[in-house]
Amino acid sequence: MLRPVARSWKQNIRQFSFRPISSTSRSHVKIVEVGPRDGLQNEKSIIPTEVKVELIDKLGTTGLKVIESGSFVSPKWVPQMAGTADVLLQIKRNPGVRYPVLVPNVKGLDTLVDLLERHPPPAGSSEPPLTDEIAVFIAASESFSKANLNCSIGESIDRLVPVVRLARFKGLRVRGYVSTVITCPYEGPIAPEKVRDVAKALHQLGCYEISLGDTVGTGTPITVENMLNAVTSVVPVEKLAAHMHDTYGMGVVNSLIAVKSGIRTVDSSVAGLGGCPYSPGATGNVATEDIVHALHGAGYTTGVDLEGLAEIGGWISSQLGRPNSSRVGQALLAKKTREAAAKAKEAQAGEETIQARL
Ligand SMILES: CC(C)(COP(=O)([O-])OP(=O)([O-])OC[C@H]1O[C@@H](n2cnc3c(N)ncnc32)[C@H](O)[C@@H]1OP(=O)([O-])[O-])[C@@H](O)C(=O)NCCC(=O)NCCSC(=O)C[C@@](C)(O)CC(=O)[O-]
Repeated sequence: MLRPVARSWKQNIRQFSFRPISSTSRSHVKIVEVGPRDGLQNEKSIIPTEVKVELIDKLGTTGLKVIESGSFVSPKWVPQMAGTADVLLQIKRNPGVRYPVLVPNVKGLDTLVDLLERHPPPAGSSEPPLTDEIAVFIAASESFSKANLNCSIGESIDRLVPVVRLARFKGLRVRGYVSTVITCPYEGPIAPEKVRDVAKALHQLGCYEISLGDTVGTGTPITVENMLNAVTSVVPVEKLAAHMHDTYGMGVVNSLIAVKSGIRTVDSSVAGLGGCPYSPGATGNVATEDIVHALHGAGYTTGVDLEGLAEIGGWISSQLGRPNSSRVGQALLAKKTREAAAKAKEAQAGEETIQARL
């Protein structure tokens, strides 16, 4: 009879260890901050452009290298993103940071290209263009595709062919998203093979990176691992990114599972902002503060200033009048408040001692 092999706790820990392997490039995880787009697109009341711009400018000082800054989608479908052109015109562009925007079709790309051509960097300057990257998006579920893009999966892929071709011709990098990689809000569980096939289509279209979105946030380590096994059989792991929503509180663990599988790009949203307009009940992405804390704790580098990020998470949550959904952000801000109170108390005690001696 086969007996289960007894494993020591050290062996078990090693099995689940997220410790990065020795080479430095493998120990770095790129964070794609999607708060200003995915995070804000679902907010009910229209957020002033100044707030969006200030959010992106603040995020641009934290060491983040990619900040998704809006979308050129139909304003009838997602009114919150209607002012993306103004946002791109007003942000203070940090030369080391990319500011991609979402584009669903040729109309959106034409609008963006026209904006870029009307506002080129000053001649002879080293200033970057308003943006040099777009993101296109499709779904692994037919019903979600219909709800989000008003077409079938096949039609959405056909629609992207001229978008990707024109974008690349214009010198824009193209990132691709696959939504509903675990569950569809209308159809339920999605077979990993469906995700594999649409991810492969985006790869073949020429997307330099494909971000796998657990739109509903129902993924667990096992379902995420199964999905990744299917996708990595056709797309190189270094071309993939994890985009985990945190509706069921699994965002950090699922992102870590992706990192453990070899993925080195993780999408996240400051303060856990967000929710998808076409995924009822889904909450925001994994909070950037939470995943950065988890990655740093596991020995990975992100280049992101966690405390600065927590400040921004507190600031944008109060601007929107919503609770801060980042547990790490809340903890860091509470710690800062405690430390400031202790310092003030100490200063007051010192002052009283001096007064008593006088
Ligand atoms: C794709 C369409 C446009 C099709 O929508 P449609 O209604 O089939 O399009 P249409 O071609 O019939 O056009 C309808 C109207 O929209 C206009 N229009 C058409 N295109 C544009 C455009 N680009 N920019 C501005 N206007 C546009 C067009 O001109 C027309 O205006 P009208 O003549 O009625 O006045 C629509 O379904 C759409 O905009 N969908 C986007 C929905 C969206 O933004 N969802 C959220 C982003 S995806 C996401 O969050 C998931 C992700 C990426 O984060 C990953 C994850 O977590 O899963």
